[in-house]
Amino acid sequence: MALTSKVAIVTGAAQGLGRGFSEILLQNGAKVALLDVNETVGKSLKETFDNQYGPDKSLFLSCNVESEEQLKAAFQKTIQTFGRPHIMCNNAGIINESNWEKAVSINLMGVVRGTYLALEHMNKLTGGQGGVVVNVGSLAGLGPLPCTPVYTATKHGVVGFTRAMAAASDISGYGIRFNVICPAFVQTDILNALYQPEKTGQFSSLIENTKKLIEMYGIIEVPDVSKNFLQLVTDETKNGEALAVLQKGCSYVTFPAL
Ligand SMILES: NC(=O)C1=CN([C@@H]2O[C@H](COP(=O)(O)OP(=O)(O)OC[C@H]3O[C@@H](n4cnc5c(N)ncnc54)[C@H](O)[C@@H]3O)[C@@H](O)[C@H]2O)C=CC1
Ligand SMILES: CC/C=C\C[C@H](O)[C@H](O)/C=C/C=C/C=C\C=C\C(=O)C/C=C\CCC(=O)O
Repeated sequence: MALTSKVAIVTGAAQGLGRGFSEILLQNGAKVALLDVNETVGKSLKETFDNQYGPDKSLFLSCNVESEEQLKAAFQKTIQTFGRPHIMCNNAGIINESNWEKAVSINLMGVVRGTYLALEHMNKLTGGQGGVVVNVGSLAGLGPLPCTPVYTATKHGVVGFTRAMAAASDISGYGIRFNVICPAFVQTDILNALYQPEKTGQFSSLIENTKKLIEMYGIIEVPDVSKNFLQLVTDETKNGEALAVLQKGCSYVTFPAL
């Protein structure tokens, strides 16, 4: 899929991986709606992007993925400004094992909310133009991260949800591909959870185990994840794929055939 003039929506876009995904979409000619709860960082990023790519290429929208209303309004504003979306990236996510209901609401329910709105606006069966949804999972969606059981559960949920949506799309003919990207440890602010006991809650004593995992897997830089994200967006043969992104390279996950 060529990205020139395609319309994309990215949640949690103000920094970290969301910023990287937004930037690679802009570099390839897409128009991007940047959704985030952090207005200060989001508005400043929009200024940076205006200087690099032009003021009509991106849009910052204050949006909490916990709110159906705010997400709906963000879709409406994107459509008014750029037209119907072709690409949706449900990226916003947190670690919070103390307030674990919030982690479920953002990491899993936020992905479901964003995906269902994308389906409403992109489904070819209901007047949409099709496209691709890329959800952001984690290596913790494929195996356990012991210091974050609920984070692990939400990411396993994102992997299962995305694969089921891809199968539903195939069977029904939505004209939308659904893929999930599963990076290991990436150099962003979320890694600071390691040193914030309130984020890992009752599992904060597992810091040494987490450090060993980080040593084992290494820490990836955002651009290395973004280029793999781009592959899931553009390669029209990919639907229902989970792409594991490790420092040693990336690979499509083979799930057991049931
Ligand atoms: N950095 C890492 O090691 C890895 C991160 N991930 C996932 O990547 C995604 C992005 O995380 P990072 O960039 O690493 O972290 P980050 O903390 O740098 O960025 C997260 C962004 O999401 C925004 N956000 C948080 N709650 C939100 C909400 N309710 N509504 C809208 N925006 C919200 C934040 O304001 C921030 O801009 C998350 O889903 C995370 O689980 C996956 C694998 C590895
Ligand atoms: C405090 C930790 C901070 C941030 C964590 C990140 O947000 C990130 O999402 C976490 C990744 C963690 C992965 C941890 C464990 C992986 C466990 C496995 O069992 C690996 C499963 C599959 C491997 C596939 C492969 O090797 O190809």
